[in-house]
Amino acid sequence: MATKVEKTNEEIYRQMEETSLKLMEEFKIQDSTSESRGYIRGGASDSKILVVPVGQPAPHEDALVYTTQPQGCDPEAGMVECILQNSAAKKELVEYPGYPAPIIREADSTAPCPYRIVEIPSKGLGMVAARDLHFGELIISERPLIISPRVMKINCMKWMDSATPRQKQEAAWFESEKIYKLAFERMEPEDKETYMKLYNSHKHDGTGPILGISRTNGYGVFALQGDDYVGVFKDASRINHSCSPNTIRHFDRPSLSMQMYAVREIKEGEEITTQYCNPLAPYAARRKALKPYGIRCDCPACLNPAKSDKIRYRIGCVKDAMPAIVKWAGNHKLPDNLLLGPSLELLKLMEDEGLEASKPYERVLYHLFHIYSALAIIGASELSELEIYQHKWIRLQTFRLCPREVLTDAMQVGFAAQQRPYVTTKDEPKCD
Ligand SMILES: C[S@@+](CC[C@H](N)C(=O)[O-])C[C@H]1O[C@@H](n2cnc3c(N)ncnc32)[C@H](O)[C@@H]1O
Repeated sequence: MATKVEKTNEEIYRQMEETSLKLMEEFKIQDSTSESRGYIRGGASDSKILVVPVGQPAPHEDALVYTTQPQGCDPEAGMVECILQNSAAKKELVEYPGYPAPIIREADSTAPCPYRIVEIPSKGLGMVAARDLHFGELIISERPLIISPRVMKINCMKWMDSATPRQKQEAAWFESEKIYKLAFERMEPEDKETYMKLYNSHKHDGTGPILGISRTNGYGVFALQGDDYVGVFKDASRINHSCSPNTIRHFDRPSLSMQMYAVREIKEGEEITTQYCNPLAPYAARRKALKPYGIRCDCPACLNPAKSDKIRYRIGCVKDAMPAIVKWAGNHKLPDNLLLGPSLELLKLMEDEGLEASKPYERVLYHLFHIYSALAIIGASELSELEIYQHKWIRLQTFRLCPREVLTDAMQVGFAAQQRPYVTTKDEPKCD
């Protein structure tokens, strides 16, 4: 089998330059400035990259904004170079409630780092647990090196109506690389070095090195003005994909940082993984989504899709069962085990499939603590059962920092269950 020869960044740039010159010739594009090939994105009229000194207003509303954030807050946690689509996006970023805030850290600041970055056979570098990690533990909290739009709006199309999709793509990549380069040049030398050492799975498709690294390592972080943004991280971007990931991630807007938490027990030396695509999607869809990363996943689910697709489809179909739970709880003629058995079975199925990071898992935990609460009220189960599922559900909620009402909901269920001494038997509820 022929092996691909690794290209250097200089070779990639040379090739992009040649492609760009050919495009300019074919489409009679003037090279108006050395910065731009003349088809760079622009706002109302101009189509060139124009660097405006800090503090001066943008030349037009749609001009790209380069900004180093968060200003004046926890700089030891790193500063983020941001490429934003327009000034409204910057306003939305900095006016987020609580912004800017220090990054979330483990309560014990002296605790040793819970992970190591090591070689993983056939995956390049990866992250492993430096000790046994428990459900809910914070594994990493990190600010990105750079945040940029998932899709850069490049205004090259109007110059090249008759270009093929491939030519348009190449022109867009060429211009995007220049946009990224301006942000890259603003980074600290150490961060530049770290960034360029990250893995690039787009060395052979015409993408420039800086954009290629962002496409390989960028996690979705948030949306501003309806545009999705991605962040590239020094350590979190070393985490490999799994269709049964053992972590869940959350991006915290106030501190401009991402956290990853363990969603099950992780043994020392075990690889720490995250999802690059929807693990509930069928095997064929996951395979397609992982292709741009050059990943041919060999996890148990991908090795036996006939079995796992059925299980994952079933899990993906889990709907809100609260109306059914309320009905069951209100009808004492229905058996105690009516919803409990199937819910416990479903939870086990999810755990066996390694889907604790999925939304349906959270949903079934929610069902279970309500079912156990109803059973505890009539004395048919111990409060400790309810607490197991309630605590897990609350922990998963707090990863995403959900509104306080959600937690109040959980507490109310717990308090209701503690009232059970006032209920005598299932058949004769005491009505005060
Ligand atoms: C974000 S990087 C992860 C860190 C990377 N392994 C490194 O050496 O820096 C993504 C790249 O890692 C590799 N990778 C990630 N998950 C993988 C998996 N499950 N199987 C094989 N390769 C994987 C692929 O080459 C992919 O393009």
